[in-house]
Amino acid sequence: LRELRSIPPATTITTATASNTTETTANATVMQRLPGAIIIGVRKGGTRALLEMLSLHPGVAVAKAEVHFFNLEEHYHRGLGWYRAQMPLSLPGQLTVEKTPGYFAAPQAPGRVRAMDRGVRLLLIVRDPAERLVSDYTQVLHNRRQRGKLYRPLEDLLLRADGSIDAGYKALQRSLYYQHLGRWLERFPRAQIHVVDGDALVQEPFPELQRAERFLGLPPRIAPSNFYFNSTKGFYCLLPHAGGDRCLDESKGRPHAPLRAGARRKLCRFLREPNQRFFQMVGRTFAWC
Ligand SMILES: Nc1ncnc2c1ncn2[C@@H]1O[C@H](COP(=O)(O)OS(=O)(=O)O)[C@@H](OP(=O)(O)O)[C@H]1O
Repeated sequence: LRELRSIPPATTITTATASNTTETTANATVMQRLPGAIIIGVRKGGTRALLEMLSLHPGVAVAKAEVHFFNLEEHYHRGLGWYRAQMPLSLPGQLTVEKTPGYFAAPQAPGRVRAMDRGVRLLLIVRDPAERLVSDYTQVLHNRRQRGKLYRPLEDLLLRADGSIDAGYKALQRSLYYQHLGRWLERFPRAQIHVVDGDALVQEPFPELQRAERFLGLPPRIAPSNFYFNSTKGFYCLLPHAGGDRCLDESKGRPHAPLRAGARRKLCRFLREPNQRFFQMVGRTFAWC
């Protein structure tokens, strides 16, 4: 960071190699580096908001697009050189961060991440798993409608013909946080995984960001003045140090598809035990349904 602050906007020489880009300023080498921290999930948990908010920190360089390296075979087999080439340019001392929510539930991801760097810091942003499931369904419904396709109502996917919960429903599987976290804890110590409360991040982002800064070993640079509540969006938006303002796009905060009260009650009852197991694993509780 000292290096970061001391660098004037100097002349930049860019050299692009086969897969990676290196830029040399007067004082430091700007290059693409492997991530020192990864936001591994959960899908629809607030991973984009967390990444964008962390990018307010001058010591952080973020990969804008989801990389899907550790969860997709066709990417993983391209090797670490390819992965590094997806990363942003960063200065020495800056922390590179990427987010791919698909990592969390991918069985092969924890071992692969560890093989890359056993010291990498992991961020897991969670939210009420019932609400997450509805958000997940809403996204799939939206994408199908965009392609002119029909999709079954949520109750049809969530409940069996006899009215009981269908534990095989994919979006429900993704909400069984303890199952996925269990695999990560086989490969990484608990202290290396920081859990962010996604519901709290929506209500009041600053305290969650302070905790994330501390976990990442970053000096405190993100301030309450970096956020403002946008009443049109119904969410906090960002006020970067460099000026301007930025809200997340319309794919975040879509009106959720309906779920009948009876089905929601069954879902909440079903999730009670998995949630308890997750709370035990992370050593804290959340006010979920
Ligand atoms: N500040 C701010 N602005 C907009 N949206 C915010 C913000 N903070 C958190 N969120 C919540 O992020 C939810 C989407 O989560 P993800 O970004 O992880 O989704 S994805 O998995 O990448 O598709 C999204 O969920 P839905 O409301 O269900 O769409 C938002 O509630």
